Amino acid sequence: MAESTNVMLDKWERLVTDGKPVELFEHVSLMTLDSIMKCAFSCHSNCQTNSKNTYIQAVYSLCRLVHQRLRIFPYHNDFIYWLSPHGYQFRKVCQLAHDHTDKVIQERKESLKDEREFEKIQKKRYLDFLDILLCAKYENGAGLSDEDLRAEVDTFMFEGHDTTASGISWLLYCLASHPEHQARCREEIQEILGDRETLQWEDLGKMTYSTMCIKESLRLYPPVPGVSRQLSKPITFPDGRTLPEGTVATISIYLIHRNPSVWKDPLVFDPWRFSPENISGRHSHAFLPFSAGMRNCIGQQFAMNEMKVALALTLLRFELSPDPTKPPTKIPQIILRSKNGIHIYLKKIR
Ligand code: HEM
Repeated sequence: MAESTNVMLDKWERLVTDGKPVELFEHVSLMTLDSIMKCAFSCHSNCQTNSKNTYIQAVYSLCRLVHQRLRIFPYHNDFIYWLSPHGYQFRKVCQLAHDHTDKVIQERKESLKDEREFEKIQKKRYLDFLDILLCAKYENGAGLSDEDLRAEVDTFMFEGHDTTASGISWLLYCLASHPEHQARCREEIQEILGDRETLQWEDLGKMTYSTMCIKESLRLYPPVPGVSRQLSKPITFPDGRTLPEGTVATISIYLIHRNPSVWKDPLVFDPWRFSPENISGRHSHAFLPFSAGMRNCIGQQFAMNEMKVALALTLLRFELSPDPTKPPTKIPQIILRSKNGIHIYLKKIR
């Protein structure tokens, strides 16, 4: 994570010499993709330095097209969508994303063919996600089919980078807009590190104030603004209204996080909402950036750690301030993005 963040920060150093603001979102997306590829697939893609990454472009287009399909009613019909130009575009970009995933899987399968390599992988202290998938067997002893493998890898690659990219970009925007909290986070990080330049695993648990800021940013800008469920049985609400079985219900995490009956002055950025005393008085489902229940986010610890690493290394190198001429415009495209990007001034401090 730190290695990937430093590649991004080096790029920013080169970019800010002309004093212009930087659009963060795309850089951060490449960084989190680079990081998940290394951590889950031991794959060094160099996607941050290889210009114009087709996978990233495909992920962007897929988010836009899915959001558009939801909004345009006739597109809910599979046949109409299939025949439409947008349906054609959707199939094309899906193919691009699938090709990328297939390549990652095929490369690992090739390396597993070499027996020595396989033994090496089995002896590894920590298997990566792809090793686990390739070695996994059903109860009948069969391994996962190529299609199942691709579905799992796609989910992990997609969920594992775009969401965290949104989280980090909005976090940096929040701290750029609130210099007092930014300074306090920087002081905390400098105090933890002392003379050291690199972060250790143990440091992450000590970033108390920074963690409160991360949570407050996830409250105001939840990377996954809503989740949907198909009801397996009818549900009756306290006011007596009911929804029948089979209904697809959407829960807005964004609106729960800004509900004035749950949060006092909901639009104010106040990290102290997440102090232990303040948390204890609140409903357990008032804050749901990673959802809850059986299908909650399995990557939440990974995401929190990545956000801490990115925050710490960025604040040690740069002072952030917003570009008042280009305030971000929130748009839910599966994940919470900004229509016009997130533009930040970066002043080098070290
Ligand atoms: C700030 C970053 C992240 C946020 C806000 C987030 C949020 C969420 C949410 C809300 C869900 C539930 C979706 C639903 O119920 O429909 C989810 C599911 C999931 N997330 Fe994350 N996520 C983040 C990062 C990650 C990372 C880094 C990974 C992988 C390393 C990951 C892997 C997954 C997977 C595999 C699921 C599906 C779990 C299941 O269906 O059982 N997420 N995430």
